[in-house]
Amino acid sequence: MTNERRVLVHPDKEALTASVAARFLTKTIDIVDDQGAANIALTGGTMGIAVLEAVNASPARDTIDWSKVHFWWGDERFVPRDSPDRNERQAREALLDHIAVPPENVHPFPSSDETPDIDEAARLYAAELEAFAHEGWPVPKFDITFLGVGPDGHIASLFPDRPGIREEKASVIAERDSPKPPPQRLSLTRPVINSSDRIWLVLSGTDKASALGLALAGASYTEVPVAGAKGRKRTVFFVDKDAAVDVPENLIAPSY
Ligand SMILES: O=C(O)[C@H](O)[C@@H](O)[C@H](O)[C@H](O)COP(=O)(O)O
Repeated sequence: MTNERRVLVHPDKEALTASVAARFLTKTIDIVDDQGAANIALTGGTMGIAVLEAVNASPARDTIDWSKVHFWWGDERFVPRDSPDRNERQAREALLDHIAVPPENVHPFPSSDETPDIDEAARLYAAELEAFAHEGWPVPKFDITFLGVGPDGHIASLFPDRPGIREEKASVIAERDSPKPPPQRLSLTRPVINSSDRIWLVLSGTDKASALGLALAGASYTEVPVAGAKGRKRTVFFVDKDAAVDVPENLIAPSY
């Protein structure tokens, strides 16, 4: 098993989300069979939510024992809990409210109405992560971490040339001036994201092609954060043809 970054190209966004959903279901079944549990870090953004909707629509959805799965987030918008902007609310509507996952297995970031101080909210989530720590890490062993990618190459809420992408010690950072609205966000840091066994990045559209091409060509992760995403075992870019136009042919794995 090589840990080289792989690019799996799909004809369009629908095929892309269906493929990622199918792979998620089969991989999670294997992980739960092997380990007895699975820790999944979800992402916000349209592609992350589209994948969850495809998982929910799958006839194989309940072949997973959801009681063995814990859900976390890679980032969250620092808004009230019932805000339509919250990644947690969107994930619950797309999947989590439709499966038998125990409430204690869902680990959302604090919301701005419950914890008005964003630095305190970051500390609280870092403590929640640490309560499930493994093998000397201050966080759980994430089996799969999903990431969307912005046109500027941001991942989670780690943005180009912002302090958050450079953070190496803390598990969680507070972003107060996100270039992508809303401005206040919380995010796992790059080292914590990269502590995940598998990082699955889901990109669709021509507006992502440049960031993906730069990342695969060796750009600096402080300038193109997605360039710094590397799981411990696997790093897979699930993309559609439009997002792949700047990807070198030799990096494209046959996917369908
Ligand atoms: O909270 C967020 O906004 C996401 O975590 C963010 O990192 C998102 O994944 C990217 O901006 C890609 O978003 P799209 O998939 O909608 O392009």
